[in-house]
Amino acid sequence: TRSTRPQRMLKAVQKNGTKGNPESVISAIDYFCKHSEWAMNVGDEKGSILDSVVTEVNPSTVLELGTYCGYSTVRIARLLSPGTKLITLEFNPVNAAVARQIIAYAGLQDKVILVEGSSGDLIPQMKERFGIMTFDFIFLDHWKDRYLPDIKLFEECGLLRKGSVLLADNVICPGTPEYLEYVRNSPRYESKYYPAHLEYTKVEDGLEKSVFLG
Ligand SMILES: Nc1ncnc2c1ncn2CCCCCNC(=O)c1cc(-c2ccc(F)cc2)cc(O)c1O
Ligand SMILES: [Mg+2]
Repeated sequence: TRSTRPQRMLKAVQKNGTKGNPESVISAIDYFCKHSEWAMNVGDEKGSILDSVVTEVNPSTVLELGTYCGYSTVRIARLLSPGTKLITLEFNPVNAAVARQIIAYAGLQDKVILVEGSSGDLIPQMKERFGIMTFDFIFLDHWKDRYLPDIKLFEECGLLRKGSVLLADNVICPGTPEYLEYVRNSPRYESKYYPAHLEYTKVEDGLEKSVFLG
């Protein structure tokens, strides 16, 4: 059967990237998306904002919701301190298989734990399966109507601590209105909007950073 877009993206990484070089993998994916096929990676503009927040937080425990091809996984993992790992959740097994290969091509497989399944099922298992107490940093980039139920799940499961940082992609496009309303009006979060554009386009989009206040 015809290849998928993520599979074609992987081929482009293997052709144009340098094995073991995360920057070259990021550049190869951005080039593919700008010149061959648009894909829903966080992209270079929002990716730079992601980089700055990860660097500022310097997290010891990290969770990503929605791996897709592993582009933001590579962006985050390349910035983590030695010995720190990130857990990333992907629902689609075909995409997960591509992501594993892209993450490995970047040489970051030892810093990433990719788990297949839905966020609603896996979040309550984080403590028992991975010995996590709380997350220092969470990147939300999965089903847009799961952002709000999942942040409530984090609270219910005691996975947030005073100072935990949540960074959400696509709060304008496709949009996560209920999530935005919640984090911007809840006394338990301090939120800040980072304006940008939908990856590889001129369409307005942005990232919302929300700090849990305990
Ligand atoms: N572990 C898990 N749990 C729950 N859902 C899970 C999951 N693992 C995966 N998924 C399922 C996520 C599927 C992809 C989510 N991302 C998106 O849907 C997305 C869409 C656009 C977009 C914008 C304008 C357009 F015209 C078209 C598309 C841009 C983006 O940056 C996006 O992140
Ligand atoms: Mg996104």
